Amino acid sequence: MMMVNEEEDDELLGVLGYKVRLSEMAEVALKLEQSGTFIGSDVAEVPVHKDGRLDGFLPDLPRRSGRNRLMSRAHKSRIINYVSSLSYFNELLSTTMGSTVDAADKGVNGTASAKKPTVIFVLGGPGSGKGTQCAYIVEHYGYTHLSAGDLLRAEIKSGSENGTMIQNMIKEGKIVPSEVTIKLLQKAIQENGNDKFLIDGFPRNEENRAAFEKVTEIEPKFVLFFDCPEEEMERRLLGRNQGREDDNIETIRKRFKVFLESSLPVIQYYQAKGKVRKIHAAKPIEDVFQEVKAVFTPEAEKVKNNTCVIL
Ligand SMILES: Nc1ncnc2c1ncn2[C@@H]1O[C@H](COP(=O)(O)OP(=O)(O)O)[C@@H](O)[C@H]1O
Ligand SMILES: O=c1ccn([C@@H]2O[C@H](COP(=O)(O)OP(=O)(O)O)[C@@H](O)[C@H]2O)c(=O)[nH]1
Repeated sequence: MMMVNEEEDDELLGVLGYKVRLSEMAEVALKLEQSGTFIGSDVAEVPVHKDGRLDGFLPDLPRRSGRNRLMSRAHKSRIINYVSSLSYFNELLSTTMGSTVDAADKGVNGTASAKKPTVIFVLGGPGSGKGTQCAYIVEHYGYTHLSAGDLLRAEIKSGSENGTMIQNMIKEGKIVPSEVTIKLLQKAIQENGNDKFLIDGFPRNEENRAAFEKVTEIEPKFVLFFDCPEEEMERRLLGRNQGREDDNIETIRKRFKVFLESSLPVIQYYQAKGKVRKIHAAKPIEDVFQEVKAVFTPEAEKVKNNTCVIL
C-alpha cells in the first residue's frame, strides 16, 4: 500500500507535469542500471532506494510555511537537481518503458487521463450458459469477452506461482481471492484495444464486487443474469465434456452451494440498484439469445422494428 509520503511525492510529480510515480521508480532505476546509460554526476547522485523512494530528497524540499519559506541556495540547487533527475527518469521511462506509461494512461484504476471502459457483468449459476451466450454477444455487438474462469485456468497453465492455489480452489469449487482475479481482469482490459467488455463469471461474492469497484472505479453498465434451474445446469455441466476438473458431480454440488450462498447476494445487490437484466436460460440456445438480443437492442431500434404500418 502507498505510504502517505509517497502520495505527497506523487502529487508533486504530477504538479511538475511528470507521469512517473514513485512506486515505479525502483523499476526505472533497475532499467537504468541494466541499460548502463551514463547520467551526469548531479543526477547520478540522486539516492534511489531499492523500494523506489527518493529518500532524503523530497522531504527536504522547502515547504511553504515556517522558516523554510525563504529558499536557501542549497535548497534551490537541490530542487534543480531533483527536477533534472525527474526529467531524465521521465524521458527514460517513455523510451525504455513505454508500456508502463501507456498502461498508466489507459489505467483501469481511474487515473486522470483514463477513459473508463464499459463493463457488463455476466452472471448465473455454473452451466447456465454464460460462456455460450457471450460468444453470440461478441459476434453481434462487438464486446470483448473476458471469462474470469478462463483467465484463472490460463494462469494455472502458465506455471504462475499462484497456479497451485488456484487449481486447488477450482477443484473445490471455492472462490479464488479477489486480488488474484482482479489483477488478471485488469491486465486483460489494459492489454485490449476495445473499450467494452463482458466480464463473465465475476464478481462471485460481495468481496469480489466491492474490491473490483474500489480498485478499478468501474461500475457495470448492467448485469446480465442467466436464470436456470439446478437440474438443467447439472445436466449441462455433466455433458460439457471440456475435460474440466470441476465438472464432476461432487464439485458441481459444491459450486451450486457457493453460487446460492455467495453469488446470488451480488445479483440481489445489483437488483436493488435496478441494474439486473434477467434472462430465462432454460431454453434452447437460440431462444435464449433472442431474449439477450432484446436487452442489447437500443429502445429506439425496438420501436422501429415493432412498428407496423396499417393501411
Ligand atoms: N441453452 C442451452 N441449452 C442447452 N445446452 C446449453 C445451453 N447453453 C449452453 N449449453 C451447453 O451447456 C454447457 C454449459 O454452458 P456454458 O456456456 O459453458 O455455461 P457457463 O459458462 O454458464 O458455465 C455447454 O456444454 C453448452 O454447450
Ligand atoms: O471470478 C472467479 C471466477 C471463477 N472462479 C473459480 O473458477 C471456477 C470455474 O468458474 P467458471 O466461471 O469458469 O465456471 P462456471 O461457473 O461457469 O461453470 C469457479 O467454480 C471458481 O472456483 C473464481 O474463483 N473466481
